[in-house]
Amino acid sequence: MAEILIIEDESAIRRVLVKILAEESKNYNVSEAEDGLSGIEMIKEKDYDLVLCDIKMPKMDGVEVLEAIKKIKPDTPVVMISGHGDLETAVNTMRLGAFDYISKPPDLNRLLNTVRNALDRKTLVTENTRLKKKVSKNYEMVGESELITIIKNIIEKVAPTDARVLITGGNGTGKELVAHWLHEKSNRSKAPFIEVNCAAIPGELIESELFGHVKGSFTGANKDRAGKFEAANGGTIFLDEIGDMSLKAQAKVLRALQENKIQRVGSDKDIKVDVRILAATNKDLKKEIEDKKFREDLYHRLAVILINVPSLNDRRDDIPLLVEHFAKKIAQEQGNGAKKFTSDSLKLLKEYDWTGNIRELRNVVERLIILGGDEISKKDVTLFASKQ
Ligand SMILES: Nc1ncnc2c1ncn2[C@@H]1O[C@H](COP(=O)(O)OP(=O)(O)OP(=O)(O)O)[C@@H](O)[C@H]1O
Repeated sequence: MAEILIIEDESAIRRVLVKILAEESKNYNVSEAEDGLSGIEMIKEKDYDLVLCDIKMPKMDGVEVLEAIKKIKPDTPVVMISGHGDLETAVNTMRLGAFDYISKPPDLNRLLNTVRNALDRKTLVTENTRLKKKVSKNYEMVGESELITIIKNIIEKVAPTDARVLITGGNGTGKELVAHWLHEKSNRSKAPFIEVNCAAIPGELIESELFGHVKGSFTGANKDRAGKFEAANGGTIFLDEIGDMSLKAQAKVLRALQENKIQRVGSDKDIKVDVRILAATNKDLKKEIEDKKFREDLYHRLAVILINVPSLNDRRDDIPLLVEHFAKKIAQEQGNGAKKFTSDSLKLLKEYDWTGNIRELRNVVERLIILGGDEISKKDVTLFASKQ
């Protein structure tokens, strides 16, 4: 349901607008205010998806109302309604942040188009803010060590280019996180980020998963289906665990890279795709090449930029920061206040052998929070952080 507020002192115009909008869609819930002051009170009380506001009104004119709305609810689109004498003012309000203006008497098509556009934009802005929040919450890259700073700098430089990136590093070192940020900070960030875990898909299905298939191309292919490459069009595809991909699938990926074209399994029709490729592996691909398990030509195509994510053992300075970060997140998830870690306990955790794995560190933090005292001490760490 879209909540629309009309602020207009002339009741006849209000009636016309309400009628047009109510007849246009059952999803428009239209409210009315007969002057700017009461309009603003209503906006303070409730989130409107769109405000239509007359320019010439007694008490408070439309420009003042617009300025007030931009202060209290900056994301709410405002469409100005202009009479004969104030067309120039209407144009100027766009500079003050009005979404658009319509003239009196309202032209049906123009009014409905403007309303639809403004609501579409509102939906996009809301969605974008929601996603941004989600991204910054789940994908925060914690760390100030020299090695992680180098990685952050590389991401800043490489993300806006279309260069392919091969991300290497041990299990749970943060490879996927790096891939997310490369997408998020690129010009493709509004388009999809599609992740494929090549190790989790059985060899005989990977081609269809990546490139799609046409009906009847194999048993079980009941209808045409697009693959991940098509789904990622305009955006980024992240081929995780690429070292586990079959040689046959590698050949097809190579073609997609060379020609920006794919074919669905069972079809010889080329489909153009515009996809940036990021790949990750914890395998030593040079060795896989020697063992004839990985194509050398594909390696060179993928590894334009190489990012090696260091193991936690190589950036121990980040451990206390990560512990506190996870403690805060776990507390948020459980709705509690975050437990404190004494400096001795942090020092001890810093010395542990983490074999690079941040996931393991998070588990240990969670275990300490559950089993340890009100403040996590060195003794708690000795008792509960061991790996058995
Ligand atoms: N620098 C960091 N700051 C905060 N959290 C991190 C950081 N690096 C990794 N993490 C978190 O650790 C977990 C493991 O990271 P991620 O999945 O990116 O690792 P990976 O190398 O892709 O793992 P795998 O090898 O299993 O695919 C994730 O929950 C991630 O959010």
